[in-house]
Amino acid sequence: MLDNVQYITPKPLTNEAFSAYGDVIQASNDTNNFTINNGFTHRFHDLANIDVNDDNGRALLNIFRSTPLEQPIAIKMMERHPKGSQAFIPLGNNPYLVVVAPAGEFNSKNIEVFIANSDQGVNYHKGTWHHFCLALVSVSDFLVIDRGGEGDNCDVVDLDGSLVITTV
Ligand SMILES: NC(=O)N[C@@H](O)C(=O)O
Ligand code: NI
Repeated sequence: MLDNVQYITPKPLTNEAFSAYGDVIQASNDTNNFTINNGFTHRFHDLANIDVNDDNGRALLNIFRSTPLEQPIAIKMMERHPKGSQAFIPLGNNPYLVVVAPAGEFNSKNIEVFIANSDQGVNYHKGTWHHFCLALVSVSDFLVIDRGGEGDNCDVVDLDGSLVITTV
């Protein structure tokens, strides 16, 4: 039993709060949008910096089907992708958790936890530390755009689980 447990409460996901880590993908806050297709489609344009070309990389489009962890969730790992960005766009109606820390040398003191609505996606910029995909409520599908190609693109740090996310 860990005796130094520290609880962290998720914050609402906003562009400003998340700007150090990546992009919030959300039609409602896009300023660069316009009507196309004879007025029958509205394009929310260029919402995130998809950065996947390092070392001859290419974009992968995936679906992640994530099962919620039992709450309260202890943070036992963080990872980063040094060669590319990684975007998660929810395909259902469930909220989800986003756990991040700034790129560079990892320090658990810098971990921030956000709760995202089902109309918000996130794009982790290259090197942003993050927890793997954390679904809430029920099994949730996410459209994921990240980098494919040569070389190892995933650094992982193991944590002792003393940082625990308050139940949401
Ligand atoms: N491993 C993998 O493809 N997924 C993770 O990178 C993740 O962030 O969920
Ligand atoms: Ni990842």
